[in-house]
Amino acid sequence: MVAPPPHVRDTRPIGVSSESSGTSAAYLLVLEGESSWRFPLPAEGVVLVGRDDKADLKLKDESVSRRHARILVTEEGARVVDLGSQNGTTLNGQHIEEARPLMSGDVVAFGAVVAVVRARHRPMPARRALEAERWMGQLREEVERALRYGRPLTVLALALEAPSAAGREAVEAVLSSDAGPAEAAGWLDGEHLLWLLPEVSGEPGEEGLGERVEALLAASPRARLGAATCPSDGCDAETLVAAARMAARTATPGGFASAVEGVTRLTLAERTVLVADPAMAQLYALLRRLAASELPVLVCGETGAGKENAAFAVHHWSRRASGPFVPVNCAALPEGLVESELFGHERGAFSGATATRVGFLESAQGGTVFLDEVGELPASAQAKLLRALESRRITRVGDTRERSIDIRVVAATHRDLEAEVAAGRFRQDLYFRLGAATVLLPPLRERPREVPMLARDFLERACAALGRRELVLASGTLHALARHSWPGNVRELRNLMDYAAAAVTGDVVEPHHLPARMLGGKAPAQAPSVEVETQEPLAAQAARPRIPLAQEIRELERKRMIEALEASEGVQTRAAEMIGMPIRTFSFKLKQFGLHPRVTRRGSSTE
Ligand SMILES: Nc1ncnc2c1ncn2[C@@H]1O[C@H](COP(=O)(O)OP(=O)(O)OP(=O)(O)O)[C@@H](O)[C@H]1O
Repeated sequence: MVAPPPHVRDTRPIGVSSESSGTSAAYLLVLEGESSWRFPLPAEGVVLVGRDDKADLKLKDESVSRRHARILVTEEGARVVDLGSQNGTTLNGQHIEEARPLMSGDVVAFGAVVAVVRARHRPMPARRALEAERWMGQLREEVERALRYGRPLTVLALALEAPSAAGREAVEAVLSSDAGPAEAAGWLDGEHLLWLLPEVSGEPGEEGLGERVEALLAASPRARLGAATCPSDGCDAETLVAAARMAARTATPGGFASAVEGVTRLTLAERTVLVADPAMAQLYALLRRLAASELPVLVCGETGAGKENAAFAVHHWSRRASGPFVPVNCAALPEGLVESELFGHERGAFSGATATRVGFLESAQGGTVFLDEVGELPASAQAKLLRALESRRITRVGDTRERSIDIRVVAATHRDLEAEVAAGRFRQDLYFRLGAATVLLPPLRERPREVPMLARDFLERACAALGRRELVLASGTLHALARHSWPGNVRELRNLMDYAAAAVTGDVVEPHHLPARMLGGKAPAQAPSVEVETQEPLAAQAARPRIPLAQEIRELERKRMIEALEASEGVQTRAAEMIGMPIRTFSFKLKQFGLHPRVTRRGSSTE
């Protein structure tokens, strides 16, 4: 008799539910014991966390107290408070003593149970006072401006080592002497400060970031600092803040780290897996722990989300690493031959069986078999698979002898297997056996931090493979990638970058090189044939001679600025106001376009 898996809560692959449109609300990705699962947060209300029967987020782990912590969600955001638990609650590795605001990307631990906060579209601003909310509002506006005008912007995050009034005062003294008029800074809570630096790109040698880092560290020598830049680390306020704070977490006390340093590159034999999202980092840590056991693992996630990589990680980190890793796409097994493919057959077992064939399970002897799309297995094969896994023996088709097998099974599905069980399409006993440990991989649209870094990495590798000069992604392109909903997930992004490397002739991938569906229009909910969809528009666009969009925009901007300067008789602030451009950007562009405000007066030359 097989016990049901420990997770009885929401184990649907994220995005498979009605939330697949990309408008998912806030939730916690909970990692407890051998599994990860999702706990949706209410729009407003109190969530009691603990082992108590009355707990809303009911945990089983012994390290969790009955009434462990409380999460309070209001329209102003969410806060977590420990309820005097035995083993305590930590937020991003630090014990919490009083109520603390939660933001997307935060990692909360209730005893040994970890939960990662996710809020894709609904920000969870900290609101110790109105300050943080106002700050986030300003950041959103600045991000929009930066993207509209193709300007850089950096978010600097500071984490005090030991929060104290004196420590905060020392930092505030730096702010009052060093912060420019356009720069905003605010305390997120008692120990985290965020500083918004428009026009700062974080490039080495650039003025702006280095001086501020030095000044802050001089005032608070044990603080940790992190920075994230728009658009290369993210194209929305929440992603940038999460990336900057995560970078600060990776810095040593008295040190600084940029967001790009928070990217982990896992080398798994010849595979490279990039991880930057905090939930993905926790999931890969879970996979590493699971690898040490012999438990079967079920990986759930949308198509192209990286399920095979996750399965391979389990194999690679296990004692079976020197054995074979055998991937089997259950959806592609020819009908009528499923059993012979899985278990093998003897010569003459059926017409066409001209030779004896070892099946996939047997060929994974000593290693791991990866049953991809296991939800597609026909009922008869499900029954035989269950028997084989329980007895650890198989019988080839047309044979009477049983053979013992020593394999580990990792299965994957894009389906909601619980619903398949409920609908009678998938055997419950097989589901329980395969899902002893269940890992939910979030879709790419829910890990926006990973989009730019994966895009750059895929592009670099594709260019190297073609032996061509490196390509860079224009900021408008990064913005378009950030807005896309990625129905084909990481595979769609990789295909797009492969094609860009092959099709773009210049040095820069501009927005007009992207498929039309990624520019402004809403992406279709499903894109089953990503390859075709991404290649066609690119090829069509590349064939058409046209001015690059960025150039067209520049010319239009220049023209409008000249008109506005003429109308305002050279008064820059008025001219900027007329065309709704921030004065800082206006002055910058004036220099960039080589325009001179005075000579643009009516009747004069414009340059
Ligand atoms: N974090 C990552 N870093 C680098 N490459 C990745 C990452 N995640 C996925 N990929 C790449 O994206 C592609 C799709 O990933 P993978 O095959 O693991 O997805 P999948 O969920 O198993 O897809 P399917 O549902 O179609 O089986 C692969 O080329 C894989 O190497």
